Amino acid sequence: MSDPVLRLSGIAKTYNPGRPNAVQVLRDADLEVARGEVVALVAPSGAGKSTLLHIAGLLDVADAGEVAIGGEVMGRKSDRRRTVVRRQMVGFVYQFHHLLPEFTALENVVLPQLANGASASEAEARARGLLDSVGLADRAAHRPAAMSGGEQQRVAFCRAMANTPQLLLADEPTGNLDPATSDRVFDALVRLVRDTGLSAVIATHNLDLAARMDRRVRLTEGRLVAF
Ligand SMILES: Nc1ncnc2c1ncn2[C@@H]1O[C@H](COP(=O)(O)OP(=O)(O)OP(=O)(O)O)[C@@H](O)[C@H]1O
Repeated sequence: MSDPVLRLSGIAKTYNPGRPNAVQVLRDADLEVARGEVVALVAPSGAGKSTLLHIAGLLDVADAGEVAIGGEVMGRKSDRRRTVVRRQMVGFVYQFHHLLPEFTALENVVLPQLANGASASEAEARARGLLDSVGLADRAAHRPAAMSGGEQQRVAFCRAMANTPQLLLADEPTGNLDPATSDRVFDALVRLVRDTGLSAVIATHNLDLAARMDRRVRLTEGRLVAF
């Protein structure tokens, strides 16, 4: 058996510890995500799912517990090593697309690859392939402002996949879209994840969307419980 792509064990996190406004968000959160598995993370607003995803994606550090990515335990690694693993292994998608407004869809998917050492021709070929796979081949030259919300979000998915991560972390990726668009765009994301064989943790409030994933966990009182 290969190592899980993501393993969280005993993760705890308190904001403002020791102060009157301390908030214990995570208490003892455990999660394993196998290669190719797509897991729904369901939680009420404020329960701590962004905190959990940031810790899983090495953007934040837990107070206690262990994060392993691709079998590598990250706890005591240098900031430099954490940044390399995050860049090479993890893709993020947020509720809002965060595309660079002055660049086209194609450029938004090319740029992270150039930053990661790809050649311009490799990066463009991969970006075109990704945009094509989400039905946006004919929008490659559009800037974000000239695209619909669903199109912008699909470009954001391509950008998250640009450096061939092994783990995708998505925080309410269709939360900004109307229900019909959300449904279609969500399908595009799940198809992209399945086609590339990567693992994903996708946070959503929507139980119908959660039902389309391989497994569901609920974040409740700082712990993750399967349901
Ligand atoms: N930097 C911070 N300092 C203090 N408290 C924080 C900080 N970030 C988050 N919190 C608190 O921690 C709790 C969890 O926040 P988090 O953003 O992880 O929740 P969430 O489940 O993602 O919520 P939402 O669905 O509304 O985005 C909230 O009560 C929030 O107010």
